[in-house]
Amino acid sequence: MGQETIFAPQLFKGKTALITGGGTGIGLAISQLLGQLGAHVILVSRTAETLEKAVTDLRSENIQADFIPANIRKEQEVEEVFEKVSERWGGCDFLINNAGGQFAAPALDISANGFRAVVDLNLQGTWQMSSAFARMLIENGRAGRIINIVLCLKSGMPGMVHAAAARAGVVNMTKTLAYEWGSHGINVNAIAPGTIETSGLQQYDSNQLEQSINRLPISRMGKPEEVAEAAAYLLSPAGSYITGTTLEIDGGEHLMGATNQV
Ligand SMILES: CCCCCCCCC/C=C/C(=O)SCCNC(=O)CCNC(=O)[C@H](O)C(C)(C)COP(=O)(O)OP(=O)(O)OC[C@H]1O[C@@H](n2cnc3c(N)ncnc32)[C@H](O)[C@@H]1OP(=O)(O)O
Ligand SMILES: NC(=O)C1=CN([C@@H]2O[C@H](COP(=O)(O)OP(=O)(O)OC[C@H]3O[C@@H](n4cnc5c(N)ncnc54)[C@H](OP(=O)(O)O)[C@@H]3O)[C@@H](O)[C@H]2O)C=CC1
Repeated sequence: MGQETIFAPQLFKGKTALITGGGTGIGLAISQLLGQLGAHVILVSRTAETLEKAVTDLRSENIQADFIPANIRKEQEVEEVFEKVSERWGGCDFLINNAGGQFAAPALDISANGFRAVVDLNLQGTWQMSSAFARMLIENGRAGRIINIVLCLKSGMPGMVHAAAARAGVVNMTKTLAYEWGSHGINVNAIAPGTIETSGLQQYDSNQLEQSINRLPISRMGKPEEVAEAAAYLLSPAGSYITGTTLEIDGGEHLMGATNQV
């Protein structure tokens, strides 16, 4: 079965990809697509049961899939992920920093700790994964690619100041690391999805979601598979000369400016 794709079967044969948040939503669609194109996929997130179920389903489609439970906010756990990847599978080629999230709240209702939690997950967590991955690649003299999944930042995100600030940090980190690590053969790019139909959206007000979708140039939600195709493009040979960019997969949301009401 598998996802519909424009890419050739076995495009990623011999490659290993580590996908954070790979057991659900967008991360699972990326795991599925890279796996069906021949990559060995390693799923990382906090909940072992979710990962185990996803890996069982992927394996039933003859995809080579494994998982490592870890919290990307914890530096020690991140280090251990890459120790395991090196010991068990001799390293990996691709890192997809997809794990992330936030809660919606007016800025004045967000405590210092609430702000910190979201920055810790989306910015610090992405940094910890990226830096451990790059050190592993450079030690082994191996090239690689990083994709950071961020948010459509538009001109501001009322109701999500913590996430907007953290993801803007990741967008600039993407550019800076593209400079620093280009000479090591590491391409670093980001994808900014708009509103994508996953269970992650359940926490948002459905009326607000509907209003923002209706105003889009392409007035529907995106599908996780549409984000996965973009990731496959950036990881493929077609993406070999692309680094430091952020690709918007958002139905045109980035054209619109801030429209959320809080
Ligand atoms: C706008 C419409 C768009 C409408 C348009 C929407 C477009 C959607 C686009 C994006 C979609 C997605 O990203 S979908 C992604 C989906 N998945 C997620 O977002 C889930 C991820 N969320 C999380 O994991 C967590 O919520 C996370 C943010 C990291 C916090 O984790 P922690 O376990 O550390 O958090 P806690 O210990 O519970 O809380 C830490 C502090 O945060 C505070 N806190 C927690 N929830 C709070 C809340 N709702 N309001 C205020 N404050 C809150 C707590 O009070 C604590 O502060 P103190 O009391 O001071 O200690
Ligand atoms: N859906 C949408 O409209 C959009 C989503 N995004 C972003 O895309 C990414 C995927 O979102 P989506 O698939 O929709 O939602 P999900 O809630 O399904 O995905 C979030 C994933 O992150 C993992 N995760 C959360 N915290 C941690 C942590 N501390 N350590 C390791 N893993 C963690 C979760 O797994 P576990 O709980 O097992 O740890 C889960 O698999 C997120 O970064 C999200 O913010 C961006 C724009 C729009």
